[in-house]
Amino acid sequence: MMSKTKEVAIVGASGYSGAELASLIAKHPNFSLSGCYVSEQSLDKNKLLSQLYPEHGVLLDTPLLPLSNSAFAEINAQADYVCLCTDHEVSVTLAPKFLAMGKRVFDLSGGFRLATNADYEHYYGFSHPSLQWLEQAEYGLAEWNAKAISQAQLVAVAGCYPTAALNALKPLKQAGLLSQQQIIINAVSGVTGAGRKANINTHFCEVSLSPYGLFNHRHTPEITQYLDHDVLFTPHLGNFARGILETIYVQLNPEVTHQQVAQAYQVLADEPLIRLKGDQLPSIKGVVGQPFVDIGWQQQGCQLIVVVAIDNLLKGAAGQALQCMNLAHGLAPELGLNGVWS
Ligand SMILES: NC(=O)C1=CN([C@@H]2O[C@H](COP(=O)(O)OP(=O)(O)OC[C@H]3O[C@@H](n4cnc5c(N)ncnc54)[C@H](OP(=O)(O)O)[C@@H]3O)[C@@H](O)[C@H]2O)C=CC1
Ligand SMILES: CC(=O)N[C@@H](CCC(=O)OP(=O)(O)O)C(=O)O
Repeated sequence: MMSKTKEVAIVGASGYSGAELASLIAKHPNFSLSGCYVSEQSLDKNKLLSQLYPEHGVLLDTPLLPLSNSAFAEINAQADYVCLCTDHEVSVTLAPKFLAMGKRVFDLSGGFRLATNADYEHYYGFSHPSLQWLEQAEYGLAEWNAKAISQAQLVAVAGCYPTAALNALKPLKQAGLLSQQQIIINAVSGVTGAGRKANINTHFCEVSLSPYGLFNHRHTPEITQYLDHDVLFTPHLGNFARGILETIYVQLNPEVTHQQVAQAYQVLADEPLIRLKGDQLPSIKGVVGQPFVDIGWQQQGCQLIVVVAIDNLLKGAAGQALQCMNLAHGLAPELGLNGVWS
């Protein structure tokens, strides 16, 4: 039986993740775009989304509406799901308003992912304004939390770097193969990871390859919290548009065999959006424009190096948000994603 269509409002639709999500919704058999919104002061308000992203053509001939009082009323009347593709501090103030309307909210920011207000003060630099919703939010790491996501009113879609790291490491953790040693994660992201707004540090011509956020990046507590293991995470900004590659150094327990490692990854073998590559190592080129997580690994004694790659705007943001919405609507998680790369 065909499921009823759900109407989806996208706030922050002119940004990189919002536009990617709008294009996925516009093509989806069971979702339709109820409206695309930007801030009231936006320089892009009332433009067509296709003017900003001509590569999507008429598919995104939809206006970017200012998020005014009348827009809130319109969303209240028309939308079933609201996706927040906005900065963390914007999301934490907007989400409670849409939740109070009874909407299901999918937040792509980090505003509802961490456990405590102290985490927000330390890693995000603000005091969380909505602790009761922080408590109720479910973590949108689709392969690992599907049941909770399917029932949640608020889904905190997992961060881009954590999505790669957690899918690479949770199988090993679950199988009890990790030693107590800290895991080292070296990650590199393309420039779209920093969003669309102009900034000298992320100006494409200024970027070569450089680390940032040493010891204090907000994805360190996110990975630690959902892996339940200590990690040393160092992101780098690379001079390419999209994609994330992480090289992860793991110390295994004594006597862990190659077969045990391969067996541990079998927990993900049937997941349609995970590609286990064994000793073939993933690359950015292999995942750009695709909804997958590619995971490869090589082992020498107790040392294991895991390499994982995703497209930051698909599996790292819009693709995973769509997976979560599919789960919420009782659909196959990969619906509307299996064809995006063809
Ligand atoms: N880029 C990525 O790879 C990933 C991003 N994310 C997260 O997703 C969120 C969006 O990221 P990204 O797409 O990169 O960001 P962008 O900076 O590209 O886009 C932000 C969007 O929010 C809009 N906006 C800003 N302020 C408001 C407001 N007060 N009300 C309504 N809309 C507003 C902007 O439009 P305007 O300013 O014109 O109003 C724009 O449409 C962030 O929280 C980010 O951390 C998550 C995973 C990966
Ligand atoms: C290259 C770059 O700047 N990347 C961003 C992470 C991407 C992102 O927006 O983070 P979330 O997944 O938590 O929302 C950063 O390091 O802050």
